[in-house]
Amino acid sequence: MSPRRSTSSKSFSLKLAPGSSCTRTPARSCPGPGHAVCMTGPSSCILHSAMTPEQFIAERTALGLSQSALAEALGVDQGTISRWEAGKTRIPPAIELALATLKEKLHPMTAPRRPRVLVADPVAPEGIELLRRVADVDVRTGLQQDALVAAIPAYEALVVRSETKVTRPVIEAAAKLQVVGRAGVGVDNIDLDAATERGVIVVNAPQGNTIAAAEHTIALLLALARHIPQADASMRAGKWDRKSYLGTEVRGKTLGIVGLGKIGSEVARRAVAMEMRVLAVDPFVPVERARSLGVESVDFEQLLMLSDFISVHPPLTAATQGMIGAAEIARMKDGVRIINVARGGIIDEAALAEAVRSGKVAGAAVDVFTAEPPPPDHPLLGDPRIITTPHLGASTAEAQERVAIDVAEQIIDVLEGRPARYAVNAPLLAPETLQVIGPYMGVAEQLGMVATQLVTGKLEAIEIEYYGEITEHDTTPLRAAVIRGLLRPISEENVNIVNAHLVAAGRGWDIRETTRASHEVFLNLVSVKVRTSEAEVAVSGTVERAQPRIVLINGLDVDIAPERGMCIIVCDNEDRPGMIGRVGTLLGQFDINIQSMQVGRRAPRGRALMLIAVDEEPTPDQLAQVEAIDGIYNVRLVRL
Ligand SMILES: NC(=O)C1=CN([C@@H]2O[C@H](COP(=O)(O)OP(=O)(O)OC[C@H]3O[C@@H](n4cnc5c(N)ncnc54)[C@H](O)[C@@H]3O)[C@@H](O)[C@H]2O)C=CC1
Ligand SMILES: O=C(O)C(=O)COP(=O)(O)O
Repeated sequence: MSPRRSTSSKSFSLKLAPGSSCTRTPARSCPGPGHAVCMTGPSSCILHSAMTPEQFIAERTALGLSQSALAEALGVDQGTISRWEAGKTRIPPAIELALATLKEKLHPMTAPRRPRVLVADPVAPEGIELLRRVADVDVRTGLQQDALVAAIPAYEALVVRSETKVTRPVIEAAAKLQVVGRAGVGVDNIDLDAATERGVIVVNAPQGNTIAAAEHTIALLLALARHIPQADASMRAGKWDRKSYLGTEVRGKTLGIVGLGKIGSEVARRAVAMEMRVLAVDPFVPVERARSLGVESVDFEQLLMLSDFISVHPPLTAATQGMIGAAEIARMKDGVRIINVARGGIIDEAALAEAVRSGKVAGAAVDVFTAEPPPPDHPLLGDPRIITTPHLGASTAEAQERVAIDVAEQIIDVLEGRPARYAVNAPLLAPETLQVIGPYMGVAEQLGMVATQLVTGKLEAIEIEYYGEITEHDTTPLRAAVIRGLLRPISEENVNIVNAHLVAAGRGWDIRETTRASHEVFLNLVSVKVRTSEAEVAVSGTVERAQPRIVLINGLDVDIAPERGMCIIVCDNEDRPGMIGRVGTLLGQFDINIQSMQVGRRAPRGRALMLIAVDEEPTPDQLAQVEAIDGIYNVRLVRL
């Protein structure tokens, strides 16, 4: 918390959304049913939301409903409402959503519009439930490309698994898409370049289905070794055939793993437990890491030559596509068994089918295909030595619940202006960075917005200064937020951490950034300076008690708790008796209601800054009349 100077200013108020004081930890271990951990406890976490009785009463009052009217609208009895309001019974999370829906029904014009989320592939209900707390969610699976292109303009967020292809035409058709959530690992079905250009953040759930995919791999390995699906099919056909299915033990056999990442490592661990010798090739994994798993790091050639089983676990990239083809298979042991639970195309499908047919490869197990579903005449279908599953690697109840919650949480983060934990097309930020920097994103954007609106003339220079603990972390997200804010009042461009550097470069902006370990007054401070051909402005902000504050404008103390939609008249004036009265009287004549007012000044009777938050926006002519008051140098209108 920043120490505050004493100030004579009157503060603007900021209404906190329920739960906005909650700081979620990135390392989840959930105290509640399938939800994220909340450091402030379930009573204030938006995910657990329980509204507080005070928040509930405030909402009911805002709706203009008596206890009995609200009870009727919510379909509960009045005693329940009384108990919630008295804090005797916990308010169920669903009630917050019900209140929002009611608000929209009763006051469609004033209720803030909720963002819309399209869920285009089957996703676990736990994730959808989370999203519904903050957004309107449509579940429409199986959409063809044309239908998706037609639907996408209405949505702020899109959730997919591997089935829906998020192509360039889909991204380009999107009018307000902010985030695509991939409820799983592989993002090869999403055009990342198109998303990056448009500032659409792509997030995935890289850990939730690791164990599911590893266990599926082991299941296929054992099924291959013991012909389980074939024997089962034989019995279903009424046979009792014990001769055809002589198996092989896996103990003492060699498993070659290509790609010792999260899934590859878990497969290795399980194979070691089954007393297999495990070899691995992964150019990006240190030998020491492999050794700690009981795995021998080898080169690709050794792996091909020495393995009895080969399982591939890299992502599908230009380098891994077709990395195992006819030539590689030819160098393998006769009777090798091959497993692919990663992506179709890493192993050449036709070459693998041919090698099984020829007997070079004793069996193959394939979960993923170049085209899904594969056409009926696909070469890997129909051979009794090839076991196939319809992309089931991630299909466990546990994995689906985890990945759905992981992406839902990140989508909520993005929609509410916070950085996402696993953004695929944004700089990777350490969880500690997110925790420290995240709360400053909002104020950084607001500083940019204020700065743009306080200057006129041609832009010459932009400088951002960071002070305090925040400088110990990667400040890229703050820079992106400032750029977003600078552009917001003047451009429709969607700017975020994903494309801020492209946008700034495209406008020829050379943004200078400086960091200072401490500030004389504030523990943390972000300062945005903009110089134009006509003016120079510096606006600084911080976060106090989880609330953004704008604390300095051109070196003068102010204290603004910025709120979206706020309208502030900023008067640069001489500090002398009667100024506030004159401006107030004039605004009164215009029937403009003053929400709050404060004056920042360096010394009595010097130059001062008057900030007047108003309920109604003045016209340019009215502003000109304020500016014409004797002692006022200039007037600007700032909208947040
Ligand atoms: N069948 C299914 O349902 C599922 C499939 N997957 C697939 O599995 C893949 C792996 O997932 P994770 O283990 O979570 O990813 P990961 O990123 O943790 O691991 C991938 C590993 O492959 C390595 N690698 C990259 N290029 C390589 C190359 N040319 N040769 C050898 N190694 C290389 C990387 O260094 C990394 O260690 C995903 O990309 C996805 O395509 C993931 C989940 C479920
Ligand atoms: O997470 C992955 O990469 C997967 O392949 C899982 O795909 P799915 O979500 O089951 O369509």
